[in-house]
Amino acid sequence: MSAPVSAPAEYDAILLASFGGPEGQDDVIPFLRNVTRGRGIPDERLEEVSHHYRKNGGISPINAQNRALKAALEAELAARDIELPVLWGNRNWDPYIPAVLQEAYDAGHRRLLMVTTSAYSSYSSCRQYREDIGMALTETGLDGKLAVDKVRQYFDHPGFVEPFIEGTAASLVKVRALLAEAGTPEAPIHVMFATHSIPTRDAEASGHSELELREFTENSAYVAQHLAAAEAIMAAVDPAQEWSLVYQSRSGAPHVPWLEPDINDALAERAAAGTKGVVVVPLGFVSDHMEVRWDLDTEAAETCAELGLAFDRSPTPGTHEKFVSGLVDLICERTIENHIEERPAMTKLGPWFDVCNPGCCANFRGEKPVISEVGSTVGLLSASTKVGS
Ligand SMILES: CC1=C(CCC(=O)O)c2cc3nc(cc4[nH]c(cc5[nH]c(cc1n2)c(C)c5CCC(=O)O)c(CCC(=O)O)c4C)C(CCC(=O)O)=C3C
Ligand SMILES: [Fe+2]
Repeated sequence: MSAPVSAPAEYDAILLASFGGPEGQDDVIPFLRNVTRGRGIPDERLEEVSHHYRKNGGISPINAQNRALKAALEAELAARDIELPVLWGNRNWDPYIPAVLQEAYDAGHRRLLMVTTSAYSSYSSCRQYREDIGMALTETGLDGKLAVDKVRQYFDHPGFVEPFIEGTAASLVKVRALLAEAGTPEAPIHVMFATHSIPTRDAEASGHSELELREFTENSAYVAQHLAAAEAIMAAVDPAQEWSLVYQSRSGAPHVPWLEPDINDALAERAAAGTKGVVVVPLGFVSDHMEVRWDLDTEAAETCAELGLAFDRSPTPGTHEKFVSGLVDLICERTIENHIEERPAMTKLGPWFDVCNPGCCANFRGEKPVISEVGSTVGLLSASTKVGS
């Protein structure tokens, strides 16, 4: 079992690692191929998703959002007199992680601390990042020369949760006002926390109670973490308000089970049960990227219009000052200089581990080299590599 807390270390740069997205029409298909390589996603699904990007000029909003987050992190680090440069690399689009690691090494960096734009445990949101670093280090021949660690999954860190508390409360006020305008000020509202659906097999492999030494009854750390975060948010916003966790953006072959209910089915069910207004909280996401803009702001909003439901989608953390400052706190949990001892967590599940347990968030398609996992030797410095040289 991994110790929840790693000893602080001396880092010389931060790596902001994200998903990446296309920056023009010509990028759309190559990007989608990068994302789905070896993942068994049918061509029809790729065709469908390509239109979400095409309608936006072939541009994903995610890159601009990450540039803004990088700038905000740099400003917050500077404000705290922390001298760590922020590098930015993506899993699926330029700037690609292997090139960024090579540049980091060439610039003299020897130990990076990775912050990802994914808050939860699952293959897509945890292991795949750790694998992509592991693969990049191996590919570039930098393994043993460049160390890369990552901060803990932060689904229940106040920096991530508090912006959602503000956003959910504000959306409830807006939906209540919409209902009042419609002449039904007392009509029932439902809060839907939306996250990315994943194959149930991946959900079950994301960690269970015994492995993680945490108490939860769901057979999935991914699901348990979302429920716990949603509970913490609603405890602060309004404990009497009804809410549920729903899923979006399902892909994969139809016969493969993914987490349900889909948000659109759930909306129809709520409407039939008498709900008149809905607040949709994009709990699974860090910024208003395409999965949020399309699947929630376009599709779920249309579903609500058809069902006659008042609708408001609350913001993602984005560059909220509490989120940015929380990410810097997470960095300082791991640094010797500017060290922060306290490890805040707003649910009983946290604080999550700095280093994952073996097999956590399994890749069923064959093992790859990974960093930040008990027993893994990838991403560590060999004895002959001097830090600060
Ligand atoms: C858990 C999770 C997150 C949240 C955590 C995190 O944020 O990391 C997330 C985020 C994102 N997903 C994104 C885009 C896509 N995801 C896809 C496909 C998939 N996602 C999956 C899971 C997740 N995805 C899975 C299990 C698949 C099936 C393929 C596979 O098994 O790996 C596909 C292929 C087409 C399709 O199948 O839909 C696309 C285009 C973008 C970028 C948006 C933009 O461009 O603005 C972002 C931030
Ligand atoms: Fe995705």
